[in-house]
Amino acid sequence: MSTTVIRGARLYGDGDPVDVLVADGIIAEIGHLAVPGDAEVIDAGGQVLLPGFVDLHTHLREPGREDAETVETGSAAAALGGYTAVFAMANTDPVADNALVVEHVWRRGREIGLVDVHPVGAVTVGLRGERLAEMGTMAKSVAGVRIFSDDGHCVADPLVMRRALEYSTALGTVIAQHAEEPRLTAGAQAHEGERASRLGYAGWPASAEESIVARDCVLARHAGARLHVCHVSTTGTVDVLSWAKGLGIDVSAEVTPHHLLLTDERLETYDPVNKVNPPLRSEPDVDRLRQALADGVLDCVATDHAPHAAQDKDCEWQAARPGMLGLQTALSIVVETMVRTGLLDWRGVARVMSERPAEIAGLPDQGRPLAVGEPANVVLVDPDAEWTVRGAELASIAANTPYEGMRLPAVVSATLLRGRITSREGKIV
Ligand SMILES: NC(=O)N[C@@H](CC(=O)O)C(=O)O
Ligand SMILES: [Zn+2]
Ligand SMILES: [Zn+2]
Repeated sequence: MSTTVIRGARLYGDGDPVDVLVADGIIAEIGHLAVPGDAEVIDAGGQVLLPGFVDLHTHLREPGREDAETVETGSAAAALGGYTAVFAMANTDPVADNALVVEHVWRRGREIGLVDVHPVGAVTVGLRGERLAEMGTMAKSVAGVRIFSDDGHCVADPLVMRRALEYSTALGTVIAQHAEEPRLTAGAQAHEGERASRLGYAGWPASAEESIVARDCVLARHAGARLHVCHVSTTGTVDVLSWAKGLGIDVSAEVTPHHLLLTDERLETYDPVNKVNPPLRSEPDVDRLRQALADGVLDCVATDHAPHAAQDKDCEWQAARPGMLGLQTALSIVVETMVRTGLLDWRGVARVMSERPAEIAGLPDQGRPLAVGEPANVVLVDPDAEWTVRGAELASIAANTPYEGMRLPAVVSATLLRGRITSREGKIV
């Protein structure tokens, strides 16, 4: 197998640059090394080496909406974004509510080989929220499903959610909830507040998220289950999570890059590229989410990468689908909102983008320390470089980025999956 030397990298951005020898898919040596003649050399020049990122929340759109994204294009976006593992949500067409579909997605991921693609299984048949899907069969399939979610929809019926949590506990898996009480968000188009009222959009109240998170924490507690909360967007949800964690309830939570940066001020653009579920919130919400991510009340960053074909976005606000691209911009947004503000250092970035998500998903070979003998799933980041986002230049088929034309900090120089270079200098290898 190939040998690569990453020359002069600062591990976790700390200390003096060292050389990292990668052989047979593992980190074989760290120090000041003589480069073997046949080795590929990546000149790091003091750049930051981190464990490869793990995304607990990605939409790859295959099967069914290959006009927006495929496992192949989404894998490329992931590798370019510094990811070595992604979890592909189940809201495909057909829905990933059975072994056949999850095995297809898993197999496509393996064939492409740019990132480990872990299919998420649906909690309920057809995401309809009525009857539990074949969770056991999906967990025991070759895809080895470890996260179940009806994302895109909330498992709103408390009895169905209770059964799902109990069943999931028996399987040793996690239920990831899209927390949105549908009775409170009928027709909702934007964050409930002054702006939405003025622009004539029906509001999406914070209580729709918070009431479900509180309910689910109680259900998880009684079921002894593991609950994961998707895309936390409000101050009140942070309060509920602190309370639940204080009680020892086994709950984890993610925040998206866009909820760390953008606010409902974007409504003024009328551009549906800014439409997302849950909606962009207020500035106090953004501040609180950043603080909670720094404090650990929010465990990790997940992209909720949601590609949409042009015809589903280039239309009036009400008709547009919610969701935005995220895989290739996540690191830069985290650096902008968390590192440049002094809320996280590079060790913190490793924690929220790699270590915690790997732990939550139970991946034994991801989010591991940068140490000899560990799997070489790593990302090299140039902390001083900047780049300008162009949706058309991203690897995704869809181009619905809310960061179009923005200049962002930090560039992924290289990503290695089990020692193999998957992306380098912004190109797929
Ligand atoms: N986040 C979104 O706005 N959209 C997601 C669904 C979801 O994550 O709820 C999608 O599948 O497009
Ligand atoms: Zn969702
Ligand atoms: Zn989603």
